[in-house]
Amino acid sequence: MTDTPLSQIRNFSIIAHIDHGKSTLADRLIEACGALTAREMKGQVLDSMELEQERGITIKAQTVRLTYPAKDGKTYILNLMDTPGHVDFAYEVSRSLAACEGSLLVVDASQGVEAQTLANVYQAIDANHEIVPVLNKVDLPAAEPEKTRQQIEEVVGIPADEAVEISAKTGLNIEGVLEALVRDLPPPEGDPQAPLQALLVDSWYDSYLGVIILVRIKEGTLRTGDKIRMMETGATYNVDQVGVFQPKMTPVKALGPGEIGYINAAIKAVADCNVGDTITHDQRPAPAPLPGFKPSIPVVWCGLFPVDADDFEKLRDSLGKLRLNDASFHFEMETSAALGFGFRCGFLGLLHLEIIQERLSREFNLDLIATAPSVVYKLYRTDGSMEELHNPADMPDLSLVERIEEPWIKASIMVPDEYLGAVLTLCSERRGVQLDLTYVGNRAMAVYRLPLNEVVFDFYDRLKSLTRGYASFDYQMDGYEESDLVRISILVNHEPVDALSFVAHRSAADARGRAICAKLKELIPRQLFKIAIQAAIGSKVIARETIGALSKDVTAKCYGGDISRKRKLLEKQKEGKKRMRQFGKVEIPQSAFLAALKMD
Ligand SMILES: Nc1nc2c(ncn2[C@@H]2O[C@H](COP(=O)(O)OP(=O)(O)OP(=O)(O)O)[C@@H](O)[C@H]2O)c(=O)[nH]1
Repeated sequence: MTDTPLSQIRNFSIIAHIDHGKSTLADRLIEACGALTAREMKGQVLDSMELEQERGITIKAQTVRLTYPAKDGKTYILNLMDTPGHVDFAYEVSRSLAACEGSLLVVDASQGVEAQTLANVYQAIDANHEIVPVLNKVDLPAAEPEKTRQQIEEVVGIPADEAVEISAKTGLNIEGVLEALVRDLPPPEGDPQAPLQALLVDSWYDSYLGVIILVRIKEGTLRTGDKIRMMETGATYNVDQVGVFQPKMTPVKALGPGEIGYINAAIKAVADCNVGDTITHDQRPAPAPLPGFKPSIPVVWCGLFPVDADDFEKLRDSLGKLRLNDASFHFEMETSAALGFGFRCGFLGLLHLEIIQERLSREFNLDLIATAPSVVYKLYRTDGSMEELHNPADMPDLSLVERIEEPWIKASIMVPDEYLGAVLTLCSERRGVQLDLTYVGNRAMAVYRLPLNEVVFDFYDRLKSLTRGYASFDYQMDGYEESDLVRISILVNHEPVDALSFVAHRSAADARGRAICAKLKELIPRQLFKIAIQAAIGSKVIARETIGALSKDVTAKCYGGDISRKRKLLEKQKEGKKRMRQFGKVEIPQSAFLAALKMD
């Protein structure tokens, strides 16, 4: 445990809209506190995951302990928790906030307040945080610190006259940030003698050390050698090591109240470590657990199948490890006639889905097929029962269904005036209902209700391209509503291909059905007979394409019967048939699924 008194500890998160400079500022703070030498500061330290560095976004909340000799002559411990800025990762944000007393709010002074700035600030206010505003990127000619200050006061509703003006890039006024943290944030509270209550903030799998747990000690003291108990799961473990991130993992003898650190306890069962659980001592347990986190509810599901069926167990194992690292991710086993054994996986949004998929392929070396993303529908049967539909393939015959409800969201979109028209058109094309339209300077803030189904379907991409990346977007779930939805099945040579079926609003069904048939026509190679590709609602075909037969074309040249040459040609045709999936008589290459499922 540190000898530093509680009054000299500050725990804070950095919150910001995406790209406003959180990670850059975090690096500067680490550098200013001398936690790493310049040579060690390669790139952005906190964004350590390979994928994060490549995409330049923060996915996992990271944490680091800094020591800062302040102007008041005292040396402070500053525990910094970096948080992701993207809307899909709001869950990670709420976890980091629960472990801290305050937030640094970073606003890009050349962009001003954005949708995600607001969403994050409201979460911080909910977590009872003291908020220290920081105006970043004042080195840019386009920076308007005064205007941004005003916006923070008017739109966010917190005082900003003392907001620190900085450039995280050039390092301008980083000391101002450190001083503001020490001056304006409250120190943590807690009694080192009390029974242990440590909040399980995060856990992940390290291939050398096994399971690592990140904790925030609220009450009591945790020492190496202690026997701990997870209050929710009841699992007990002996602590091999406790330590802090500086930012390298550094063992310490003990962690006391107000401290943030890690536990390594040779934990085998990843299922024992539920994020949000309270860790206490086995011998002298706390009377009650800490309030946990709101459980996260996946809103988008898709199937993930190994390209090579032998990888199924490896996939199961990898999903388990990812789940440990990311409590907002869910999975259950699924089988598909088209794709074999796999998993139905739930995500907080499309970016989340994409990130998990990429992590599986990079970190775990898995080659996967993903089915089209689907939202969760509520299906009321004529017999009065209700079920949640995660997979379009499970949709029963419509004659058995009384009604289907789909999830809606309330979306806030902030966009420069000149792009507003395009955004309004996009929202109404996607069945959106406008709730509000206001202006902040020359930027419009449109609030819409939209069916989530229409948003999982390439909405971000369209929004970005229509506004050249200037629009910012945030949403929350906003209930379920009855809707005229249909399941569109895709039939190849009259055999349904389960992995390609999807649910759409009736008004969009024809167009989407036609598009996917046209695409499949391109993707499925010609075979020895004619193949019909159809899209159907129930037994009614709504779109059809035909792939002509191939046999004549290939062997026609061999007229007259050079039998060996003919055989060679047919052999050649068979080549590349590896990795084919059989549907009735038709073989469909795996690559066709991949391409068809990628289609928007
Ligand atoms: N000119 C200028 N650019 C900056 C400054 N701070 C950050 N940037 C740049 O802004 C971009 C985004 O910075 P990041 O620190 O990655 O932003 P972030 O908020 O962490 O983004 P996410 O992690 O994706 O949420 C990078 O290209 C930075 O180099 C600054 O003070 N001035």
